[in-house]
Amino acid sequence: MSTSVPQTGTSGPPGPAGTTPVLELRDVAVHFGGVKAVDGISLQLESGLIYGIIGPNGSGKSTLIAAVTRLTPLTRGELLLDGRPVHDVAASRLAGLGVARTFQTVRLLPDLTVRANVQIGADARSGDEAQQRRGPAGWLRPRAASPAVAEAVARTRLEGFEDHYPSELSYGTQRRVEIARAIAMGPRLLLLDEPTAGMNQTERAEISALMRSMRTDGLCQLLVEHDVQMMIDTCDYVFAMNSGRLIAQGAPADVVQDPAVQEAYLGRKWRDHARSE
Ligand SMILES: Nc1ncnc2c1ncn2[C@@H]1O[C@H](COP(=O)(O)OP(=O)(O)OP(=O)(O)O)[C@@H](O)[C@H]1O
Repeated sequence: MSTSVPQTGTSGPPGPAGTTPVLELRDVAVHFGGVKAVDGISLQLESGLIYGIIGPNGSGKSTLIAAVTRLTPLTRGELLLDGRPVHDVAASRLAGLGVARTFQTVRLLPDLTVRANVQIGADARSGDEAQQRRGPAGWLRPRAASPAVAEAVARTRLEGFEDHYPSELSYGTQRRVEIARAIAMGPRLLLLDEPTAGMNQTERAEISALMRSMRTDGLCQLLVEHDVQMMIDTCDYVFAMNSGRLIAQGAPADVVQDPAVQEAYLGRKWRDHARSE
């Protein structure tokens, strides 16, 4: 069963007694002038689970991810990573603290091979040391391939593509390289913002299977995705947002059936119109 969500207090599936959540949000808000993009969200994410955020366009999903990754300042609230406050930590330090992400659009370096692109993720693990090896454009200059790269390449089934350049790869494969780069960081928390956008069904199923396989490592994953079936197939627990707030949460198949969620997607006008017919 999904549950409607109180707007104060903390929500999320209960973790094993006594464990500290990987990520906790306490009353997080991000306002842009009068626009309350995120407006008082409290939740907890536990290790080894895949969480999803659904919601109609403009409901605040991307802003929430930007807040967690410190790319957008909080208007109010607290972020805790493994129980440690991070709402004042610079975005550039989050990788060193175990947070990795992929973006809505592919962001690979075109002049680097797959291996070198993934190595950038492995290098970001070492934090300050890596800062000293920044290239002229601000990107890290990759060093010799590390075991983390081979592991990430194997995990994402990219063997054979290591010496290819991004332009030689299909879109779906490029997205797998992005995920490989993120997991080469050895994160505790992986945020995936629409990782299957533009993919066909087979490629989507591959990403879903890849995410499921990474649960066994204790990795906590947070997925933003428009494809509802992908959410049902992939996530352990889903949060539904509308107008910057949580409106439901629970098992994915239940949340997508929740009347508040259906109304948020379809709109009251549409429902009223349907009733009058
Ligand atoms: N930098 C900004 N300045 C002003 N308003 C913004 C900014 N970023 C987002 N918004 C507004 O905040 C609200 C939430 O936007 P957001 O992109 O987080 O929603 P979303 O759920 O990710 O949407 P989509 O599914 O279309 O990506 C929208 O009304 C949007 O116009």
